[in-house]
Formats: sequence, C-alpha cells, structure tokens
Amino acid sequence: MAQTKEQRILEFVKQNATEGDPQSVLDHIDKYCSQKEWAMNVGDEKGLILDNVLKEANPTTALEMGTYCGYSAIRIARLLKPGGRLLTMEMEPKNAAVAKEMIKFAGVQDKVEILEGTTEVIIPSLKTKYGVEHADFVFIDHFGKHYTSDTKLLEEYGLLRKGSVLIADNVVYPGAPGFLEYVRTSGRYDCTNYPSHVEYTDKVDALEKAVFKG
Ligand SMILES: O=c1[nH]cnc2c(O)c(F)c(-c3ccc(F)cc3)c(-c3ccc(F)cc3)c12
Ligand SMILES: [Mg+2]
Repeated sequence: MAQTKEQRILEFVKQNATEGDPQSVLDHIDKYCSQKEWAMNVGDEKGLILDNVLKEANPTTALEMGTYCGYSAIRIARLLKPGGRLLTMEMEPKNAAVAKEMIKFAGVQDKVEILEGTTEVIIPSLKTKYGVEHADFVFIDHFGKHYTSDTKLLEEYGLLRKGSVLIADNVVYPGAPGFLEYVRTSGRYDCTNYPSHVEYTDKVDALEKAVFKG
C-alpha cells in the first residue's frame, strides 16, 4: 500500500490507465476517487464546464493555482493549442512530486510547468522569472481564503489583460464569499456562475468565471 492517498491514486493510474493518453488518465483518476478514495480533483462534472470555458478562451498562456495530483493540469493541457503552455503552482512538495509523475504519464509534460511554492511568492515573479507576459486563462483551485488576494496580485503585477478569463472552483463549497463579492462588485470583471456539485458527491458547489475588463 503506497504511503499517501495521492501516491495510491498515481499507482492506480500507472497500473490501469493507458500511458500517453490524457483522457485515460483522467478517467482512471475519476474511477479511483469515486469508487475507492475521495480526493479533491475538480472531477468530471465541473471538469466538463472547465473544458468548455477553456475552449472558448483558447489561451496561449494558462495559469493554475493548486496542482494537487495534476488532474486539472492534464485536463487543461490536453486542450491547449500548439505552443500553448500551462504554469501550475503547488505549495505541497509531495503533491508536486505526484503531479509531475501523473502529468508525465499522461504525456502532456511538454506543455506543463509545475512551480513549487506558494502563490503569493510565485505570482510576483511570473513575468521576471518565468517570462509570462499575460495570463490568458487562470484556474483558481487552491484555498478559498486566498482567491481574492491572489487575484489582486495578478492585477497588480500586470498579468491580466482585457479578456483574461479567471475561473474559480469551490465558490459554494467550501466557498469563497470574499472572492465572489470582489469580482462581482469591483467593476473590473464580467462574472458568470456555473452551478455544479462537489467532485464525486451530490453536495452543491459551483464554478465562477470572471472575465477581466482591462
Ligand atoms: O482545499 C481544497 N482545495 C481545492 N479544491 C478543493 C475541492 O475541490 C474540494 F471539494 C474540497 C472539499 C470540499 C468538501 C469536502 F467535504 C472536503 C473537501 C477542498 C477542501 C476543503 C477543505 C479542506 F479542509 C480540505 C479540502 C478543496
Ligand atoms: Mg477544488
């Protein structure tokens, strides 16, 4: 028995999914986490909404806050156009290590860069250290209480441009009330709510899309 749940998920994928096939990896993570051990991947119901918002945005540069096991990084990377890239931030070294292997097994490692550390430290260095000009698409899926401060950091460091698409997970459960208040009342975003459910459960949740008005 691998020592952590995240390592058990990775083992199950390696034993059962098709290497180099992102959809097979996603399907097997969903199978394991719905049948064996619940885990906080965005999942297939909210994942489909994420796919549709991503296709509409068709980003060159995508960011993610909260890599976890790499499920949504693979979800995003598999839909990026040629030359598109995803930079995903993860503060837990053990999760980053699992995600790195999961992303490589899925065959999308050339499109994804995992940045280990906290968002408040990494975001200010994205332009200077990682050569990011603008973030065309941002998936926010780390801690609800950091959503607003990290969104403000993206603004302050000039990482958003007119039309940049932010989409945040868990705005109902566990909830991100401050973030909803900010993006819906600041006057800087056009917002859309996408009702859904907490991954692998029937608990109500939602995604919130916030398009930067520039
Ligand atoms: O922390 C998270 N980050 C990103 N996405 C998450 C997510 O998509 C979730 F569904 C949950 C969740 C929701 C309901 C529940 F019962 C347990 C966990 C969490 C979460 C919330 C509180 C914690 F103490 C631990 C994890 C997260
Ligand atoms: Mg989440």
